[in-house]
Parts: sequence; structure tokens; C-alpha cells
Amino acid sequence: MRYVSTRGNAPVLDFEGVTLAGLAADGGLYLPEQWPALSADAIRDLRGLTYAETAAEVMAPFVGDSLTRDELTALCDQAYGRFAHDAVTPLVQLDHRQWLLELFHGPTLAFKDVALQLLGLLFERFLTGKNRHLTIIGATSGDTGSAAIDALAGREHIDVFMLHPAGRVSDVQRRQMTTVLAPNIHNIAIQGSFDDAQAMVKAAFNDKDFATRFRLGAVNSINWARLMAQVVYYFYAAVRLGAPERRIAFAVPTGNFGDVFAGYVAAKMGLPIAKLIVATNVNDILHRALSAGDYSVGGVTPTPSPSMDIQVSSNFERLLFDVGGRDGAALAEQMRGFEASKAMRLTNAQTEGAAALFTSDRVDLDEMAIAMRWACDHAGEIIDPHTAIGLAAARRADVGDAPVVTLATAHPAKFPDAVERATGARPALPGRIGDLFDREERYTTLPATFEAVTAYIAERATPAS
Ligand SMILES: Cc1ncc(COP(=O)(O)O)c(C=O)c1O
Ligand SMILES: N[C@@H](CCOP(=O)(O)O)C(=O)O
Repeated sequence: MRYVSTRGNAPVLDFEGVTLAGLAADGGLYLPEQWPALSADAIRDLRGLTYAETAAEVMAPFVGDSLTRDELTALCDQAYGRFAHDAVTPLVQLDHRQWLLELFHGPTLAFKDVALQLLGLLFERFLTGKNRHLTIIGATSGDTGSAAIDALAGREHIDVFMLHPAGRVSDVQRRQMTTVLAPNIHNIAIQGSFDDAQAMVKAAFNDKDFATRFRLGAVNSINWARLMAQVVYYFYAAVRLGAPERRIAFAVPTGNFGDVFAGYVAAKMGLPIAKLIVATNVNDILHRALSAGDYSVGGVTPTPSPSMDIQVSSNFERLLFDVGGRDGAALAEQMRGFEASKAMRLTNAQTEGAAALFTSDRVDLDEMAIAMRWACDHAGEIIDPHTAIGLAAARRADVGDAPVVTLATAHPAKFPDAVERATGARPALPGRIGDLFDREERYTTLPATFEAVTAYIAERATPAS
């Protein structure tokens, strides 16, 4: 499998190359040159497989010859062996039409573990014995950070510098990151928003001297391997609900457009998806883009679903490239315009291409709380604020008679205050992190400037040999 950049001007790489590269050298994002297809028979054959077996089947075409099939199977067994539920990502039925896909049974209680447990192992496999070191620079609005830190703490060939927006993640999310005291983990609270942090990560990759000096790598969903691993649970859920004979709709609480783009990839591979429902909170740039073609950045409003308080959505670029005809030069021009003015109109091809599969919705605070109460009163399920945004959109979407699966992206105990406000129930942390609030925290606060952050990293990171 070969991977190309959305901006058309970076080296074509294989799976190992793309996993280690993160952002493409031309500032774009990597995608497979062609979408691999799974036939209806191949999808039917996924029935009855375990999650790890499904993962190896679905990911094999993307991995190509970068790993043997036995190696891929062993990595999947290891990655998903740490999940606290036998099904890894179990389905829960809410009523005759609505389902939840619980993606939060991994070590840090959010869907990010599904990809990052595997990515940690892939990094190790590709770096070991090659005398190579990777400096990870990541941005988090709360969940990617803890999942990446859990997956990479103590690994020999990797340093992690994780930027989170100071005061804008929940206490549980912050402590899941800052109480990991391994010497290769460096937590930085920046005095700005998640968008500022993400912009700094991209600027570091685009600073060729810095990126080469420290051999930068990515754990955010700019890294293709993240998305590849997330494609799996769409197949896993859909075959359990009757695919390929039945079409399934998915409602996805969305921020950086990674999770829902993985659903798009599943559809491109042949999974019969009725609709992908993009659910945003009041930071609604993606809803405006998909419903009216208007991708223009407003200010970020802090909400009880902080992981989705995002304006500039990395993976939207991947969709615009794919539905817009895969013209890297034209997209590079469009993205340059966006980066300069913080606004762009989608082309007709992009709007129409997206409308074939996506619909979108914006969910405000009251609607979110109502969805939380409905899940609790109607089905006895306590859900987190992000999942509630997905569920609110799922319940009012028009998808014909397709079952609707809302991705339950985080455990409610990560956001106890918001859950308690809406439902009156205060979810407890699972026993394995029950002592989180007794642990020592360590992090550094820095201004949200590229100079401050890169100077801090340069003093501590291992230069490429
Ligand atoms: C709990 C939770 N839900 C939803 C999202 C949105 O996912 P994505 O950024 O892939 O759109 C995030 C952050 O990414 C998250 O942490
Ligand atoms: N919501 C995310 C933001 C980063 O998204 P990513 O999927 O690109 O890593 C978070 O929790 O950090």
C-alpha cells in the first residue's frame, strides 16, 4: 500500500514510513493512494471474529508488507488484550432503533485507546534495532494526551511532549496525563486553546530544521495509523447489527473529524453505511461547513464537552481532498487561502461529495443534557457529555429505517461534574484508576507561543543521531 499527501507534493510512503512521518512534508495529510475494498462475502466472514481478529482482517490491506500477517495479528492481540471488556467495543441497545458503541473500555477510558494502544506498539516495532529515536509532539483537548501517554510511557526510543490548553480539560483528563511521571513524558499546559496547541504542532512539523533535528513523530489523528485503527470498530459494530445485508447509520460526536473520517473510510471499503451523522457542540464549524459550505473559524466557546471544543478540524482536509477529486495542487491552494484568512467556501464538488454520506447537526447545552437524561431514564445508561451530543443528533436524524449507532467516545467518569449536573448521578472512576486524585502531578505551564514551546522541547528532546 502506498500513501500520498493531500497537498500532492510530499514523498509517497509505505505504511511504516507514514506511521513514523505524521504530517506530510508539504504540510498535508497522508491517505492511501487507493481505497482497498472488502467484498460482501469478506464482510460476512467477519461475523463471529473477535475484535482483535477483526482488526487484523480490516487493517491488513493498509499495512501492506510493512508487517507480516503474523506480526499484525500478534500486535492486535497485545493492543486489545488491555481492554476491560471481552468485546473490546461492546454494543448496548437503548431502544428499537438507537444503539451505543462503547469505545471507552481501554486503559484511559476514551476511544483514543483503541488506536493509541496499537500505535505505541507500531512505533516500538518500527524503531527497535534501527538506532532511531522519535520526538512526539502532540496536542490534546483531553483524551488523546492521556491515551498517548499511557501507550508510550517508559518506551526507550521515544520522548513525548504533550500540549494541553491550561484550565480547559477536566480534572480527571488533566490528572490522567500529569500524574504519569515517566522520564520520557513531558506535559505542557499552554495558555491558549486546543487550536493554538494544534497549530503549534503543525508549525513544528513545518519548521524543517526543527523537525529534522529532533525527528518529529505524531500521535494525533494527523497520523494515518490512528485513523486506520478506528476504521475497525465500524465494521465490528455493523456486522453485529446485520451488515452487509443491512445498512447502519452512525452518529459521531466530532471535533477534529478523525473518528467520523474513519467511518467514511469504512464506507469507501464497502461497508454499507446509511449515513454518517456529524454531531458538534456549539463550536459548530463542521456543521456549518457540511450544511452550508461555510468553513470559517469563530472563537472557541468552552463547553462541558471540552474534547470537542475545536475549530480547525485537521481531518476535514482529508475529506475535502477525497470528495473534491484528489487534486493535491488545488487543495494546497485552498488550504493556503484558509490558513491566511481563517475562512473558506467548499467547492460544489466538495459539498455534493460530502452530502452523499454525511449529514450534520449542532447540539447545544440543553439538548445535550436532555440526551443524558433520556439515556439514563429510558435505558438506565449514564453517558458522558460527548456521547450525549452524538445521541441527541442520532435521535433527530432522518436515516429511514436504519439502526443508528452512536459512538460512545468517553467514560462518564471523565466528566463527573457535567454528568451530575444533568442526571443527578455522579459516576465513580473505575477501580483501576480509583486513586487518581491521590497521585502526584507534574507539568509545566507555558505561553501559547511557538518560540516558548520549541525552546522548551529543544532543551529536553534527544536530537536525531
Ligand atoms: C471524548 C471525545 N469525543 C469526541 C471527540 C471528537 O473526535 P474527533 O476529534 O475524532 O472528531 C474527542 C476528541 O477527539 C473526544 O475526546
Ligand atoms: N479531542 C482530541 C483532540 C485531538 O484530536 P486527535 O484525534 O487529532 O488526536 C483530544 O482529546 O485530545
